[in-house]
Amino acid sequence: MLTVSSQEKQEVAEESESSENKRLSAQQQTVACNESDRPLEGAKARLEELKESLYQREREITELLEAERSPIPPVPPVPQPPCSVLLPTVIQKAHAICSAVSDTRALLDLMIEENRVSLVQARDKLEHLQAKGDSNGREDKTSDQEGLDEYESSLSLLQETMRGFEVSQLALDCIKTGESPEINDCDAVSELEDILGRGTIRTTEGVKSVGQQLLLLQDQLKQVKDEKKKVIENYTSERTMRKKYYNMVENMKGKIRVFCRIRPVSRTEDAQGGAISVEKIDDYSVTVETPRGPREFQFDKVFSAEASQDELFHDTHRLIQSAIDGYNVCIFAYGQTGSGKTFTMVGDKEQKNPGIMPRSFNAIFDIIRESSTKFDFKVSAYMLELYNDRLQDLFVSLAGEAHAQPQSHGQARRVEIKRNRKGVVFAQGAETKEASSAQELYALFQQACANRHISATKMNVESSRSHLIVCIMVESRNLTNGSVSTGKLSLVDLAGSERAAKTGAKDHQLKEANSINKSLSALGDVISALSAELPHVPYRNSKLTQVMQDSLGGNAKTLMIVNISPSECNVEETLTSLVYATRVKAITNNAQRHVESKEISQLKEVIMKLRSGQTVEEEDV
Ligand SMILES: Nc1ncnc2c1ncn2[C@@H]1O[C@H](COP(=O)(O)OP(=O)(O)OP(=O)(O)O)[C@@H](O)[C@H]1O
Repeated sequence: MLTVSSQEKQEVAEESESSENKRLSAQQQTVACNESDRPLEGAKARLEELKESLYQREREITELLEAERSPIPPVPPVPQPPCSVLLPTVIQKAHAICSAVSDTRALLDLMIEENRVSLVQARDKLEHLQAKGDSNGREDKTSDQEGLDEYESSLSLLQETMRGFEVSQLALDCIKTGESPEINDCDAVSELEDILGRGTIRTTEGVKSVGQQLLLLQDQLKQVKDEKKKVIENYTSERTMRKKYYNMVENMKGKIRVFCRIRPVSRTEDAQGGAISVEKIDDYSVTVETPRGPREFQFDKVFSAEASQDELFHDTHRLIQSAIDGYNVCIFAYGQTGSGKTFTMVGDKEQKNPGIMPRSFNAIFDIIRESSTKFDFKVSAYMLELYNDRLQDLFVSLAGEAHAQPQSHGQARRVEIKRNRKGVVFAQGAETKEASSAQELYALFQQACANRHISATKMNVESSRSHLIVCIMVESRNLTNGSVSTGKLSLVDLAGSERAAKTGAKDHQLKEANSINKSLSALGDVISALSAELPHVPYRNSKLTQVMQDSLGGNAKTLMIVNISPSECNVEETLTSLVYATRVKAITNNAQRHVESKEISQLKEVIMKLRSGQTVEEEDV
């Protein structure tokens, strides 16, 4: 084993201590050295940091520059609503239109003004020329033809120019106000549309020409319309004339004349809706709207609801003259109950609108007065009522008769229908009263009417429940040759044909209605037989047909007035009446004048006197 001395140990220790010191001193030297390098190192670090930051910045700038240099990626489209797509275009167009409209307005105003000025100038020129022409004419009536021609051609040229300006003015005004001239002519319209379509309107001249064309077209249209109107008028008047002449020929052949009178809508009909089914087409035709379509009827005259009593009588007047001339004349009214027969024949209650009867009374005496220097007249009348198939004398009051003859039980004297040798009907047993004036005759008529049977029905508050027969005999003696003519005027207001259900007839009214219908049906049979020209005519089937024997198919001039309602609710009855009347129109009468020579009439008077037991003087024969 090895052993170390203390010295050695010390030496070693000392040695170790000195090496430690050396290490420590080196260490200290290093630290000292380090501490002296510190600011540089900081600066270096700082430099490094700055360098790093610079590099960073450089990178960023490079990136940015690169980014700037590279293209922008496209933005995906956002879908937009169609209206917002169209809106700009629309706005753009609207602006264009607005400006075009205001331009056009300005242009139009300018044109109107220009045209107005031109028109005024043309007018002035024309007036000037006319004035000049007038004064020349006055001064020099013998001016040469050449000058006159020149003047006239300038005048017509100016007139034409002025007309052109007037035309333009009108057209421009039309265009400005937006009014359109009335044009119905299709060709004309399409021609005009063509012009407008070609854009001619855009120019002043274009507008003027359109205006002129418009006016020309209007003129042409007016001409065409006038011509059309004329053609229609000619056609209508020709048609009317044809009907008139046809009727005249028929009358000459002896055909019964038939008038048709449409009465106004009544209050009851109005309450039911008042629909109209009957229309007067012209003076001779009437149509009825039926469920099977319209039906037209022709008569000698058709009177509308507006026709006055005067108008109706005007066409009847000639027959009164015939009765005075010695003819057998019959005027009778036929129609459904409430259709206006009594209004036509008698008139209204207050006689504000007198009918044919009172007017005839006046007419008879007017004619007599006019002929009093040539003729001597005698007027007499009987008035009958055919009630419940019994003829009653209306000059005899039933009450008065019953009082005078209690055994008569309120029945008037028996009246019978007879015919004289000439076939003229007369009422045997009926009182005949003379009248020397229209007033007297009317008083007799009033007396007769007071005895009539009238009552209220659903259809008519004052319905005639009987047929009224007024016969006026006019005897005229010719003061020159002594001949005597005897005319008879029968005025008949028939009771209305009716349906019991519609009129609300009960008990005795039902009996009246049945009797009326029976007599009218017998009249219908007579009319049918006569119109069909059958060998046998059933006159004897009813008292009414006996009374009317000489008027239907006899020797009378007969006029039937068929009265009808205009309303839809009475269409069936109206059709029946019109068919009935059409048949009557086909009947031929043989009217003859009843004139006897002076000798015959004297002998007749002698016979009458002898028959009644009077003495006959020598001068009577
Ligand atoms: N043309 C007319 N103008 C004015 N009113 C009229 C006309 N026709 C008839 N009327 C009126 O109609 C109503 C019925 O007329 P109207 O008494 O004459 O009928 P009608 O045919 O005689 O009837 P009926 O057979 O029942 O006696 C009356 O009030 C009458 O005044």
